[in-house]
Amino acid sequence: MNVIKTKLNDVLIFEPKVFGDERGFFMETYRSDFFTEQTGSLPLVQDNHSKSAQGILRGLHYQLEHTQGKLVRVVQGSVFDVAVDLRQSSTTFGQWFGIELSAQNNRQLWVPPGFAHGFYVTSETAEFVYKCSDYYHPQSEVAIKWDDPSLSIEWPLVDGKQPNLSAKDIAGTAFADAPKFK
Ligand SMILES: Cc1cn([C@H]2C[C@H](O)[C@@H](COP(=O)(O)OP(=O)(O)O[C@H]3O[C@H](C)C(=O)[C@H](O)[C@H]3O)O2)c(=O)[nH]c1=O
Repeated sequence: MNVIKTKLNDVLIFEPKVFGDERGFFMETYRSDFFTEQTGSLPLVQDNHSKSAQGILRGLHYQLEHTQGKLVRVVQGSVFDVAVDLRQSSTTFGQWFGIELSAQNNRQLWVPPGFAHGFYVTSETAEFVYKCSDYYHPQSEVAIKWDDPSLSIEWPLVDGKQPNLSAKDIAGTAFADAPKFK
């Protein structure tokens, strides 16, 4: 597994070793010992799986309590995945990082606790799977607006069309008003 640092403190890209043969391929996608060694995180406790059509944007989400670190990847299609540093003590506070995750590049992104996370589907459909470091806690969920001007995230909108959002994401809060972490 190759590990690449990003411009955001503690956000890492994982590139698994892929073993291809005439049958197809095999890759180890998660090992708790290696993951904990690389991130300092406790082993991950909840797996999620979502499917979305092109143009769907889910995010930018985080939980204030039971803050979740997320190890995210795409098993079908492709997305533009984004993390935003909400830790006021971090030198990359208020900065964002985006990366294409796809079933072709097999890349994973580690988004630690203290970040908002979201993704935009660029392929016809995308299946997004991820492991979380704590459990779902809807009572403390926050959504930050995907197009907040103070973040100016460069989403690769297909044909420049506005993304399709859930009601929760349409009602998202401004970055300035969103509760932050120490
Ligand atoms: C996240 C979650 C949702 N749900 C239920 C609640 C709703 O009835 C339904 C859809 O939930 P939601 O619209 O919040 O799903 P997403 O918009 O994909 O939310 C996720 O989107 C971004 C990308 C994230 O990083 C978070 O993991 C998460 O907030 O699944 C659960 O039962 N458990 C869960 O852990």
